[in-house]
Order: sequence, then C-alpha cells, then structure tokens
Amino acid sequence: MAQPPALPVIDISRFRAPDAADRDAFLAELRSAAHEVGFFYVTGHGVPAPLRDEVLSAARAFFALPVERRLEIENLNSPQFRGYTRTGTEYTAGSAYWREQIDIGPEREALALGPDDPDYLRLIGPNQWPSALPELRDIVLRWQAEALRVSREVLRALAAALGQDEGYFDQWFDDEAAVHVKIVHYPPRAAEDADQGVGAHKDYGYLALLQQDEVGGLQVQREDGEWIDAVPVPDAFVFNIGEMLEIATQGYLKATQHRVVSPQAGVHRYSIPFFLGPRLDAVVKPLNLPAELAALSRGVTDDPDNPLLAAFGENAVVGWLRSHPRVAERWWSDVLEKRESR
Ligand SMILES: O=C(O)CCC(=O)C(=O)O
Ligand SMILES: [Fe+2]
Repeated sequence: MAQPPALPVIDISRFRAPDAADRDAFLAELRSAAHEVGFFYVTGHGVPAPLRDEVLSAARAFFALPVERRLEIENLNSPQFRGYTRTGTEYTAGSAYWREQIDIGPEREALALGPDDPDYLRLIGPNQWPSALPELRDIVLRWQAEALRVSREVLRALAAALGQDEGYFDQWFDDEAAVHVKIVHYPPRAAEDADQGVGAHKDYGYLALLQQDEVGGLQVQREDGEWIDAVPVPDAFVFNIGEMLEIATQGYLKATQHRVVSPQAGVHRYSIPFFLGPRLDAVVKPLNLPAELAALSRGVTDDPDNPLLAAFGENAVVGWLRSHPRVAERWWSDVLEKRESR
C-alpha cells in the first residue's frame, strides 16, 4: 500500500522566487530538512520526464544483456574503478552488496603519473561503454548533465540557507570536479532473510541525487536510530547530504546513514544515483556559519571505521579501495602496501 513520504519535499524552483518572503520561507524549509534529516525529495527541478524514462529504460536494457556482454566493460579492466560490477563483488564493512552496477565518471584520459604524485590522480581516466548498447553513452551523458545542473542548484540554495553567498561552493568546482553516476540493478533477494541490497553507509561527496523506479527499498536512519523508508515519489529526486558538507558545516548538516533493502522474490529494482563532489584536490574547510546555526552544529562524526577526511581526493580513494577490493588488488597493490606499512 502506498505510504505518504516521511521525508520533507523541497520545490527547488522556489529558490528563484521573485518574492523575497517566499524565498526566505523556502530557505528555512531547506535548512531544516538538511539539518534535521539530511535526506529530502526535490521537485520543481525541470528534468524532462522523457529523459528520466529513457535512462531507466537504458538501465533495464543493459542489465538484460547476456552476462558476457556486461562483462566486456567489467570494472576489473579499469584502474579508475569505472565500468560494470557483478552482483556480490562490492562491499561495505566487509559485507557484500546484492546489486550490479555501472560506475561512470568524468570522461578523461588517464595521466602519466610518478611515484610522488597524490594517489587520487589515479582516479582520473576514461569510462567504459558497452558496445552492445551504443545509445547508453549519449543517454547517460545527457542525464548526467541535468543531474549536475540540479545538484549545483541545490548546493547553491544550501549555501544561501547557511548564510553564505550562493556561489560559495563554486570555488571548489571546475572541469575536474568529481561527478559520478551509477546505473544500478537490485535483483530479488536470494533468500527471505538475505535482504542486504546495500549495507548502511554514508556518501562521501557534497550531495547525492537519486532517481529511483517505483519499487522502493531505500531506507534512511533517523537520529533516534529508527530506519524510515524513502518511498518513491513520482517526479521527485531523493537528495542527501554527503560527508564533505558535514565537514564544511562542522556537523550542522549531517551525512546521514542509509541502506537499500533487496526487493522481494520476482521483483527487480533499478536506480540511478548521482554524486556531486568538489575537485579531487579540494581540502574542505569549515565555513563561517551564522552564530545561531553554529550553536546547533553537532561536530563531525568520529567513527574509527570511517574517519571523514577533509581532503576530498583522499576521502574518495579510501571509499573506492574499500568498496572494490578486486580492482584495488589488481591496480592499486602498491598503494595498498604503502598504506598497510604506515
Ligand atoms: O540505489 C539506491 O537507492 C541508493 C544507492 C546508494 O545509496 C549508493 O549507491 O550510495
Ligand atoms: Fe549512498
């Protein structure tokens, strides 16, 4: 049965409202959604419905390809962790996820690097695209451009809601900014009690945007520990705060834990998350919050299993190495050895 959404709904078009009072009311709503829950729906985003349908259809078509065609772009081929991950080979906290996916990032040439270059520069490189579904590239890149536009608008609105100039975060963006799209398929659970689609985690960039189909399964942890469903809301994206914004606001905004419960037998779920991070070389500094907001900051989460790193490139490297151990062993063994001996 359809449940009413338990998360706030933010109409981003109100950010450009000509009426100052309405804009202030909008910023107050956004601020409270981002501070109290860290998860909210965004409507009024202007991403055309046909494009949203096209990307989900392309996702279904890719995962319906024979496995050998999917494996042509396996991420094991890619030092930059790009490409296809088979079900059961991606991890959080040592426990496998029940999903398959394609990881896509900015389309670049890999750099010729020396031993003293920072490790995160190894994340720069080309994507892999399936020859069996040539239209996927164009559809995903068009969708990615729209997701980037909407996320940057939400980030501008958040800057304004935090008492900053709306362009505050622009200093961290240029062509090297970390954008990351995932095309994801959650197969039905293999057994009634095997329901981990994705284990509890936080996202490491500034913001994540999610387009989900009508199945549901995403859950968000409230401050009291209770898990609530981020039920699909037609035409809305789900947004959540990532670790970089938690650091920038000293915990006034919080990177919220979330997870995905696998669909029931016979049901398949498809989702397209998009992650917006700053440039790989960005080191996020705490921003100057207005006193009344600073008083409500909770500090940055101190979890020994997942220390939050203000250096974004390093935060990203740690995340990739942890979630894709096979790619890490194949292409990053020198980095792993260096880190183990520290
Ligand atoms: O597919 C979803 O609903 C969420 C996925 C997610 O949280 C992630 O990939 O970080
Ligand atoms: Fe996530």
